[in-house]
This record gives sequence, structure tokens and C-alpha cells, in this order.
Amino acid sequence: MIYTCTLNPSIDYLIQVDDFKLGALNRAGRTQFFPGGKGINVSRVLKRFDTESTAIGFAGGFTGEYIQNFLQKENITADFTEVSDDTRINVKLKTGIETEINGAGPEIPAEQQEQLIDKVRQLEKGDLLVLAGSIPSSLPAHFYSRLAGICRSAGAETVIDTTGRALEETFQYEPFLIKPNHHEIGELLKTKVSSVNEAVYSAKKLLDRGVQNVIVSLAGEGAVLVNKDIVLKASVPSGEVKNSVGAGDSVVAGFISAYTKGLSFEEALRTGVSAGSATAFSEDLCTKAEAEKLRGDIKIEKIG
Ligand SMILES: Nc1ncnc2c1ncn2[C@@H]1O[C@H](COP(=O)(O)OP(=O)(O)OP(=O)(O)O)[C@@H](O)[C@H]1O
Ligand SMILES: O=P(O)(O)OC[C@@]1(O)O[C@H](CO)[C@@H](O)[C@@H]1O
Repeated sequence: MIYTCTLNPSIDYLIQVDDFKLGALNRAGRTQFFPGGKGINVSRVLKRFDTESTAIGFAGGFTGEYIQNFLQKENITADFTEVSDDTRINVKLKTGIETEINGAGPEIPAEQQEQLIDKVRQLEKGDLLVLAGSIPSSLPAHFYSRLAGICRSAGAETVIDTTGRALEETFQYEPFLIKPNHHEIGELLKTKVSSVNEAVYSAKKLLDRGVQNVIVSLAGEGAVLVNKDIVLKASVPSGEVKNSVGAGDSVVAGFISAYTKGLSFEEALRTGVSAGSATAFSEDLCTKAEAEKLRGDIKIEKIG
């Protein structure tokens, strides 16, 4: 079974303001709400790729209820731990360029922390847990590594999509996959990563620290997949980027969906990148049909 864990979900509030002026009253054009948070996005794209998952994490208040109702309408199994504070609202301002304001997230009391940990203790060998997104400020930075450690002891695999120390501390538990973008892997290794070669070099350093597979996404420049046996480079299709929110999560979901169905690393990477680009080219997360249309435009090269 696949689980996604979003410790810090959100309602993503997308606001279109064509001629945004700082310090003035701006009138919004189109506005939209979506359930957000990286694990939730992964679950939504998995569902569109006919792959079942259970979404766990913390949800609270009217915003938490909105997210859970939305997931229910999309027939996604969710088992959130309820907290009393409201789940955050993240503002995604579309003004020609994208500006994001993400909330810190609610207070998570110790009792609810333990309840979530107990859910993760139920995982078994063969299960896969995706830990994705930021950690609310009331939780310790090592919360992900604690969950990753529990999975490791149970024989369940982990996919980690977060940044900095929270990510680094999970390496001791040999995550199956991490998917930093090129800025994030650069920050982690205190270097600048802007080319495919630099991404591969950096990813190999993380294999040495225990990670089994690293996908580095380089936005419009493509993506690489590196593990101990293979180095793959994927090109991305060209198109108009409408909304990059969730593009990285779609790469993770597409990859997992294909890989868990038994496809090769090449085809799983192709599926991941097609989902990422299809999301970037659409307003909400991609549909399977949108991603499939792009498959043929993605070139996968074995470069190591
Ligand atoms: N300009 C683009 N053209 C085509 N595809 C793109 C473009 N930008 C992003 N993508 C798609 O989105 C994927 C993820 O992009 P990116 O490297 O920006 O990751 P990210 O920063 O994790 O994404 P997110 O915007 O979700 O935070 C890429 O692998 C690609 O498939
Ligand atoms: O603040 P975090 O947890 O790092 O990121 C949260 C977020 O920006 O990530 C998703 C896109 O990847 C959005 O749905 C959501 O608003």
C-alpha cells in the first residue's frame, strides 16, 4: 500500500492579478481554491494515474475540513489526524510571474503527534510512505527522520520530498527516493547546481550517504535520475507554463505510479516528467490523458 504523509497541508488560494501594484488596492481576476501540500498533491496525481494511496497527516478547522471533503469527492482515501488549529492557507499570486506566500502551519500538540506516529507504526514490509513538504513550526525538524526510522524497522520504503536538515536526517534510513530540485540539492551540498552534469555529480554524493534513488528536477532544463546502477537524463517537452504549483509533486507521483506497476526506471522517469510538465502546462494538477500526450516528446538518455 502507498501512503502519503502531509504534515503541513494547505488550501492553495490562487489569485490572478494582471497588473499587480504593491501598496495599492488590487482587484483580483480569477481566483481558485485547491487542496494543497505536497503529499496531498502526490495522492491526487496517483489517483489520476489509477494508483491508490492513503493520505495521512494533520488537518484542522474549516480549512482541514475543506481539504478532507475535496479528497473524498475525488475518491481518495484519507486518514488525517485532527488538530484544533486551522490548517494553513497558502497564497499563490499569479501576476505574470508566480509569487507564493506559504503559512507556517498550525500548532500540533504532543498527543496528536503520537497519534500520527502510531499510524505510521502500522506500516508493513512492502508499504511505501511518501513524506513530502514542510514540517509545521511546532514540530521538531527530526520528525521526518523519526517516521523514516519507523518505516525502516518495519521494512517499508520511504520517498522524501522536503528540504534542508529535515531531508538530510532521513539519509541514515536509506530512503528509496528523494526528489530535490536543482536549487534544493545545491543548498544541501552548499554548492551551485545549474547543469545536468552538476546535478548528477551532486546526486552521486547523496547515494554515498545512503539514498537509493535521486531524481533532480531542473525545471525547463529536464531531470536526472541517479542510482548505483544507472544515470538517466530526461528532456522536458516544450509548452506554456501556466502554473508550476505541484509540478514537482507530479514528477514524484508519476514516477511512483509507474515504478510500482513494474515499469523500468526509464519508463518511470518518463512518466514522472510527463506528469510534471503536464501539471506545469495546466491550471490544476495534470490528468493522466494530459500527461500521456506528452510522453512521446520526452527523450530519455542513459548517460552513465
Ligand atoms: N518550463 C518548463 N517546461 C516543461 N516542463 C517544466 C517546466 N518547468 C517545470 N516543468 C516540469 O515540472 C517538473 C518539476 O519542476 P521543478 O524542477 O521546477 O521542480 P519543483 O521546484 O519541485 O516544482 P514545484 O514548482 O512543484 O515546486 C519538471 O521536471 C518538468 O517536468
Ligand atoms: O510549505 P511547503 O510544505 O514546503 O509547500 C507547500 C506547497 O507550496 O507545496 C505544494 C506544491 O508543491 C503546494 O500545494 C503547497 O502550497
